[in-house]
Amino acid sequence: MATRTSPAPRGQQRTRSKGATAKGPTTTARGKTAAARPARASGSPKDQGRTTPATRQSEATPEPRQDDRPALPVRVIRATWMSLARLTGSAVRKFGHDVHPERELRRDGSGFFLLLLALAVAAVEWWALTGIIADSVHAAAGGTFGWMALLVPFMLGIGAVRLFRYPERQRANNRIAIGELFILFAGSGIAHLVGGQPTLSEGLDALWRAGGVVGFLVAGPLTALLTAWPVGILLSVVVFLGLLIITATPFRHIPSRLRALYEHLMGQDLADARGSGDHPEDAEEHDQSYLYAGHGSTATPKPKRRKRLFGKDQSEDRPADDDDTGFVGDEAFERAVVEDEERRARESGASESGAGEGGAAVPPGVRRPTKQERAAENLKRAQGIGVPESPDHAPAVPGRPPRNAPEGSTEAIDIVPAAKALLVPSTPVQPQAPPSPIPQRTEQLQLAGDVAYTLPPSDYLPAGTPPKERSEANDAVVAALTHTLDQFNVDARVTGFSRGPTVTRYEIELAPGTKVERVTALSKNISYAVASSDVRILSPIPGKSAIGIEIPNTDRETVSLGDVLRSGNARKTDHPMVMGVGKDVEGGFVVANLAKMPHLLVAGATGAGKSSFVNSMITSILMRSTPDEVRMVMVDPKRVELTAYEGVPHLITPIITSPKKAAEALQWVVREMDTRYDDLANYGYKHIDDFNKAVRNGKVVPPEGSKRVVRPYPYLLVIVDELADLMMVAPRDVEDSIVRITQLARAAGIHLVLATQRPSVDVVTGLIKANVPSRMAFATSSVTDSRVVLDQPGAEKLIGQGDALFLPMGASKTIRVQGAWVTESEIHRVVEHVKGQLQAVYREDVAVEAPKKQIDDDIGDDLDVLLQATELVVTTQFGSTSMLQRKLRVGFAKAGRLMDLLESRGVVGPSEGSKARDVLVKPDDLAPVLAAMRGDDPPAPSAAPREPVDLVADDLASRTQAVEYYDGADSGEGDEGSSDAWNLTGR
Ligand SMILES: Nc1ncnc2c1ncn2[C@@H]1O[C@H](COP(=O)(O)OP(=O)(O)OP(=O)(O)O)[C@@H](O)[C@H]1O
Repeated sequence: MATRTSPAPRGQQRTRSKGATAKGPTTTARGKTAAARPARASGSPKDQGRTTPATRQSEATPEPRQDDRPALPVRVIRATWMSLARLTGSAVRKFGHDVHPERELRRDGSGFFLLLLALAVAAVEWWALTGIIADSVHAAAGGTFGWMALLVPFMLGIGAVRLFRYPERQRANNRIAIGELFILFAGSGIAHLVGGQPTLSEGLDALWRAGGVVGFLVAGPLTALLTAWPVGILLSVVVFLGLLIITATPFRHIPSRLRALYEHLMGQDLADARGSGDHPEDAEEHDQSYLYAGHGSTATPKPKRRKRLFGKDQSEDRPADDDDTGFVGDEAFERAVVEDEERRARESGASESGAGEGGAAVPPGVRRPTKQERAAENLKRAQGIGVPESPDHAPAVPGRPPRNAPEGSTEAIDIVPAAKALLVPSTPVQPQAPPSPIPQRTEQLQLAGDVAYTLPPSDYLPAGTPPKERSEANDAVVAALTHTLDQFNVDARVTGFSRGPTVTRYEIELAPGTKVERVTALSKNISYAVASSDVRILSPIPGKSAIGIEIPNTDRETVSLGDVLRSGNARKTDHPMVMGVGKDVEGGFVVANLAKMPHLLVAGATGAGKSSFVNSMITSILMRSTPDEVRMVMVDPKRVELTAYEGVPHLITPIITSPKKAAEALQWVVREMDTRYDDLANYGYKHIDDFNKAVRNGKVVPPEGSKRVVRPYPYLLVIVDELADLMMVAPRDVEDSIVRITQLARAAGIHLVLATQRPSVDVVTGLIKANVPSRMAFATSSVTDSRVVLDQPGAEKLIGQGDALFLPMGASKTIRVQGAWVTESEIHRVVEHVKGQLQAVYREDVAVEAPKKQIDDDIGDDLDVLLQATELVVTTQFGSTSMLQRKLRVGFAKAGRLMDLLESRGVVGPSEGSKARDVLVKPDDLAPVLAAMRGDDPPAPSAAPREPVDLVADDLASRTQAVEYYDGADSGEGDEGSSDAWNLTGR
């Protein structure tokens, strides 16, 4: 219309005819473009205001004159049209849930046109209006589509509504238009078939009463090729395809969509239907939901409930070391991290109910707030105005009760068992731990020899400052995140946060159809908005349909070891190897059992908090265990980190500072492990816990005649504070020992903790890594280091000073923790307490290089038979070759060779012709001779020093942790498969 009446240049005409603006060419973006076009056509730059040469040139081009504008009536008509269009548009936009497309993108004029057209066709086709105009409309609509003209108003109406409400979603609009055309064309074809397939010769009236001209053109040629039925089926398929296109439904989602539609029509919740993963492929196109579900249905997928293999987790009923089942050793499904059972129960309850899962399920009938409302609400909350607080002051999340909600509430914490690793240790923000004792075992513990031993009192580790659950800093970050999301038009919202001591994890939930990548791609903008470079994004938070954004607290808190050891998790078990790790991002206490790890690698850059962690670990052990239960070997090449513990009775050797001696100590540990294994094998147990339990129950009886008193083995914890120093001195030997220990020592109750500030591949070799399953990564200086420690990036983003990622054995995801902190004076008090009760009794052979186990070349493959020969000759005190022949069933030559070997080892004297040789070894000395032949250590009767503490084992039954002691008088006696090398209690 404007084109015909307006003398304006073409570009301007085109733009105006789109009805983008009624304010003239410079009032909107479109207007500006329109004004610039004639200038460009004549070689002028866009900016006509500047006096550049180009501008001067443009001055020659005549500007559109005032009278180039459309005539007044045209302008009046257009203005009226646009006013009506806008009015209608805003009414349609208010219908259902409000939408607010940007002003520049609106296409109200076109929408209004389609709406009028729809009304016109409806008036004629539906309400049979007559008259000249009506006849023309019928000729156009009915003549074109026949019966299908009845659908035209409906389709035009859809188009109009889309243009009013979602003009910016061009792809979706085009898709719907294409789908409608499919239906219209194929439907007209079907109408043509059903209407008796009229021919042109029957006249237009006949065509109108069938499928119109389009129906004739579509179905006519096809029926010429095929019969009517196949064509009808084919066209029906096309109609169906059109429906799929309109609703953006891939074939595989047809059942779920139908179910969703059915449930929607029946007024049921759509949560399950959406859980089947039917997301339209295009994020832009989630708006199609209005066709079948309503835009506001935002349900998150309900996780499939996993069944437990058994009715209960085995660990639930079974205290670590003291039950009646006869089974104490490693249990299936046991984890390093000690969990809170109540919470676990609550979690499974939450996941089963599915209510509020992920925090995003909006109950039917509840309208999802608009972006503006959400922003306003978050900001209000951030400012603390007018928004009701949940009891724990954490932001309320729609559809779920607040954290710290009472038992039985459907708290929105869901843990899919496989992903539990990350969330298991945390309990929802706990108030300050009650000042109850550490741990539950506070009665006097009888050590072997009737020595009473008391664990250090819990007030040696005072409570820390009460944790904050929310601070102004958190509110400011929520506001910044909301603003960033809105700024980048990401349809997502901050639904809550959980504050840990060092970082807070903010939870972001996406509207259906919004891609996760839209948030993760904003990581730099988020860093910018919250002014922190250490932003870590978890997508998703395991077990939750939400994205987690971890942002350091500007007001971080220290986690006191005392609080961790007083937490419910720590007091739940009296296992002596349980240590306080720290607090996780949700403010839950993390407690781990070193025996279950079973070996731990601690790494991080200098100053990141490794030594503090090791201190917390050792102090935890001192606070919770007696020297009978846990013995330690400490290697401290830096010489300063562990000196505070010098002299504690839990040590079996002075703290080792020389890397060379440390390498030797590791070899001793290997020997200790072998000895324990021998005992396990001899007595038929698989794990040291089983063996110890049997010993306490009197089921382990030494062979008759043996004077050995069998006692339980303590756990042996080997702590290396700087692995790199050891690896520099003897890389091969250290690696060999570590690998051997880590491969086997678990069952022997020997556990390794390796700390290093150089987590490079030459220190933490592939072999070591493969055998040390639990990892604790403090801040590393590079992503490469993080990969070496954790096999994944992340540690390089930590913020130091105890901030760590904990990856316990079997976990697939790391737990972010703030390590527990224990001060030097606290350590001093604890150490003085334990030292005041018992003096350390060191074994001297620990750091002495063991003779290499080497079988002499001349023995070769004959070791077994030589050992038998030696035993025979020494016990009978008869050095006869023919006796060897007879008893060992060997030939003369072999017996002669054995006799020569015995002579060379000083067992028998030289040959005296046909006489038997002199036997030089007395039966009492047989054992060391056999050991020497085997290349073993000779048994060392004096290896375990007896001074200065002399404990007498006589009151085993009354003790909580009974430990039997070796009767030192016969320490040198050979006793198959065992020596006193295991005697770590070393009197
Ligand atoms: N858990 C923690 N809580 C609070 N502060 C901590 C914590 N851990 C470490 N820090 C702070 O970080 C400092 C350095 O810690 P630490 O000595 O443990 O680091 P490191 O990794 O052992 O360094 P290096 O390898 O040089 O010995 C401590 O002095 C303390 O101030």
